[in-house]
Amino acid sequence: MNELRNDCFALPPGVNWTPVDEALERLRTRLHPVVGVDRAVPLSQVNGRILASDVYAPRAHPPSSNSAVDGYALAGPISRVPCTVPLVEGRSAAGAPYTDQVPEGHAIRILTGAVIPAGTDTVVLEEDCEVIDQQLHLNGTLKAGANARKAGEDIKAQDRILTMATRLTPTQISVLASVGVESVDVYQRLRVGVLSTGDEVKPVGAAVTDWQIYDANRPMLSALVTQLGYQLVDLGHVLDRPEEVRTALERGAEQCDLILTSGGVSAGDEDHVSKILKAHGDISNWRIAIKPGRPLALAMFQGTPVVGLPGNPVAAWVCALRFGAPAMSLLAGGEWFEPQGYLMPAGFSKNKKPGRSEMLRARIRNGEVEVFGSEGSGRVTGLAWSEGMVELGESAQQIEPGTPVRFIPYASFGL
Ligand SMILES: Nc1nc2c(c(=O)[nH]1)N[C@H]1C(S)=C(S)[C@@H](COP(=O)(O)OP(=O)(O)OC[C@H]3O[C@@H](n4cnc5c(N)ncnc54)[C@H](O)[C@@H]3O)O[C@H]1N2
Ligand code: MOO
Repeated sequence: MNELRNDCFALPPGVNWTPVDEALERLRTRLHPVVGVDRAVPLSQVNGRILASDVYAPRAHPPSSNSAVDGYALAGPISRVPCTVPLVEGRSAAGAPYTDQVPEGHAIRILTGAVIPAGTDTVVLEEDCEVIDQQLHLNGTLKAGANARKAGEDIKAQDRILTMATRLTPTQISVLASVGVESVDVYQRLRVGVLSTGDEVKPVGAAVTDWQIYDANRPMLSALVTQLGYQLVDLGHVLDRPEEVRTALERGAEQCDLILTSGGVSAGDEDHVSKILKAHGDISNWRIAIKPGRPLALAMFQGTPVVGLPGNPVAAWVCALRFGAPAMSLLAGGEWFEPQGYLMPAGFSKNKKPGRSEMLRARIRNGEVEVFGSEGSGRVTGLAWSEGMVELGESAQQIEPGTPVRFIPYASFGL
């Protein structure tokens, strides 16, 4: 069901250099949800899941008018204060409402969260009054309706409270619970395969020699996938051997809704991911006008989309967030998103050349954007140091301290 077209990543003839916005637009318009729906999933299991249908409130919130403070509820028009009002016997407490009518010109003891008794509509804070011999003495000023929360002022019964494609968070779960929604329909978790490639790459824990490096990408991308709320399928690591790459991709196509690979996508002799995808899939090698991350392979392999990330960890991270995160969201039934950035004063200088967008590892300190000292795309320390990225557009720019730059926190990518 919901199959993607084989040529969904194809570039128009003659196009070989893709601006970031165009690449994003192409992904946005060609991808759609590919996952099924889990019906009536209990609230305890929906954090991070994506709503598969709109949700309507079965009742209002709050269901009855109630007091926002501990104090006294007044019946009838408020006379000029200071004044004295007789108190009726009894009280209204949260969970134990007062069930009689309070006569006009009277007041009653009320506690926070308690239903406003019939006849009353205004609550005076206990600190602003005094009770002597069952008489309430009011000082200061008082507005009609003060400290009373109206029934349905937050949510009315039958209001649409959440819309399909929303990724559920703890605060949204609170909204569902507040109106008594016990379960919701959510999309099944997108199954995302992560595959590392390269003869020089060894999994952490393996014996290594000087010409070998540890696999930094697979643990990083795996953690990204799980943090975004998807189901991780670890496809392991394969050598730069066509048959190994092919077998791993076949396994991925069987088990996953999307495969993220890293390495082997540029033009080198051993870039077998591209070659296999070309021979057995429908690939579009995108040269994206972005730094880092110029080579990005997008392919359909046996019906499953493959995002071929560059091998350099910084480039893999940048592309996984900038292109992978919104694409995965859409495939998973969520919304396409353009990460929210904030214009902040630069705390650095840079002479940016025209041609490519640049994503610099960045963080905010003292109200300014700091960028990592090296732009090298093998510098994993810059990734760990950063809390987001600065995105500079394709045109040339002279940035001085104080120049506004667009900072995108990692949270804007759903992290
Ligand atoms: N002639 C050209 N050469 C290169 C180009 C180009 O356009 N023309 N682009 C450069 C850029 S930019 C990048 S990025 C890389 C991307 O190449 P690949 O995706 O084919 O990646 P590899 O060559 O396999 O690896 C690049 C680099 O990353 C290291 N690596 C790979 N996998 C991992 C891993 N799992 N963990 C840690 N590090 C990894 C690998 O050892 C290489 O150093 O191509 C440039 N060349
Ligand atoms: O993608 Mo490469 O790492 O830009 O340098």
